[in-house]
Amino acid sequence: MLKTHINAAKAASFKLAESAISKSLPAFTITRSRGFLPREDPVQKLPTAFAPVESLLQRMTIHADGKQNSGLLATGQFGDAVKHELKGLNLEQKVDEVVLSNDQMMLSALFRDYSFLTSAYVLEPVDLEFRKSGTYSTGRNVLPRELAVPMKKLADALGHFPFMEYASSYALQNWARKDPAGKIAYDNLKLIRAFEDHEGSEKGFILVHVDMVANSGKLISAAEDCISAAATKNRSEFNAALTQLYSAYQAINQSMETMWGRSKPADYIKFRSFIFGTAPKEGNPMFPQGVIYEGVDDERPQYFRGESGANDSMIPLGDNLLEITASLPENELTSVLRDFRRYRPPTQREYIESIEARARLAKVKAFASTDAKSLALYVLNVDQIREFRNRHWSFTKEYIIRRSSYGIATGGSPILRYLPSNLATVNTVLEESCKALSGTSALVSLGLSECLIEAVDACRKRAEVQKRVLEAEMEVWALVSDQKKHEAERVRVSADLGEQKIMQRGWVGGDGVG
Ligand code: HEM
Repeated sequence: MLKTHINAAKAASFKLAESAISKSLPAFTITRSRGFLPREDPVQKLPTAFAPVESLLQRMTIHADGKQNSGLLATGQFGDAVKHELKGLNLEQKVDEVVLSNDQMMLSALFRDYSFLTSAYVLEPVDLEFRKSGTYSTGRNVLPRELAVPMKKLADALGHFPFMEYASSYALQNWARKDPAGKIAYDNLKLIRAFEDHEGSEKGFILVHVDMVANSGKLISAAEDCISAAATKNRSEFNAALTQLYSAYQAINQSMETMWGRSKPADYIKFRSFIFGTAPKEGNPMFPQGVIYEGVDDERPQYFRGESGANDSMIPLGDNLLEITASLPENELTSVLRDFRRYRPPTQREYIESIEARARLAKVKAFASTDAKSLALYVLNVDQIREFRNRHWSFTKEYIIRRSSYGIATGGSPILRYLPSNLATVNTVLEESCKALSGTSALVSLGLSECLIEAVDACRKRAEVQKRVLEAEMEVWALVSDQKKHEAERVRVSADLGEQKIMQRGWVGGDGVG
């Protein structure tokens, strides 16, 4: 009897220790099943101690309300509400308690929510001006202690910068399943936080990212198998892993294509005001003096990149695995790409770095090049990365460049140069790999399947066309960019916040501007 009691007590204390350990595992623990998604679905509601934070988050969202929009951000009352409602509550102490508990999923939820408040606070004036005139203004350059101190504490606990992030705030920690037993797939997802209407284009924009990342477990699985097979020179396993990688990227690209229908091009520019950053330090006209975080880091001005899919890990994984990264030119745009890699959960940062080092060590690209079938599969995968970047460049032209002349993207990169430069690198790697591949008849005699040969032949054609089109396009953009610079000098504009556009701001999804 006594023995049974002791065993039960032991089992209970083991269970307790186990749950304490699992709570402290990083939210973005990487596995072959969840991939780059958090290891558990995001926490939707904050503990009651944070009711004032929850209330601000609920009331800030812009909703269409007949002709007039409602919500604190629509009426320009958000900043004052933060100052009045959070003052004297000493929520810092409650944040400390969560930091001490080391409950990583709860810490992540708090970081998400405080970063929504932070971005809304510093960017509210920018958005108000944009809605009025179609040009941006400067943002608030002092973040009150009630937001600044919790942000810094939470960021330190998670290994982040104290600003809105793609993974830990805006996208990958900002969804819930409608049916908890259903799949993590677009139709079964809803948004937790939104700047503008939970049911409109912002929802589509965020949840398409999540839907894509739901496929990242397959990518990770294939990448790991690919590296082991290259290291042990196991050709059949290597080819199987490249085939798996290809089908994972195909699923990701198919999901990405749904963006057009789920998030309208004319709407993006409206909620976009809230996802800008305060970087770069030199030349960000919205935050020429950065932002002072009251009570943090001797109140020195801070500069952080804004939220951007550039901080997603699926494409960096492919770039590193297929050794495309090694072909990037040494210039300031590649430094931007490297810098983006700092803005993600530490686990993902370390993981994609480790993929880069291990792929180089296992000589993935060289191993692929010594066999026709492997090289054909390698080409198909590089083509998937090209397809992603090409579609992405089309998004950027259609959702942003057509509608705003503001030259800095939300992540802080120069909008007309960064994405095309990376696309050009992929085109070059694709062209070189296609050249290294034997001609069609040689591939037939080497016994490659008909459908594989057809697929690589299509890649060869696309590689050629894509390169020519992009080069011609870049010449035009260079001219446009020069012209804009001269025009700005002529009218002595000291800070370029974009030129006025005719923009009618309606409800999300309901704005006829196009
Ligand atoms: C309407 C849709 C989208 C628009 C307008 C858009 C816009 C942009 C812009 C302007 C950049 C440049 C970096 C910066 O922010 O400074 C960027 C980078 C990036 N975005 Fe998006 N994005 C969209 C959808 C997506 C989606 C669905 C993903 C999927 C994960 C994604 C992933 C990326 C990646 C990986 C980069 C870096 C690209 C590279 O390394 O070449 N984006 N995005």
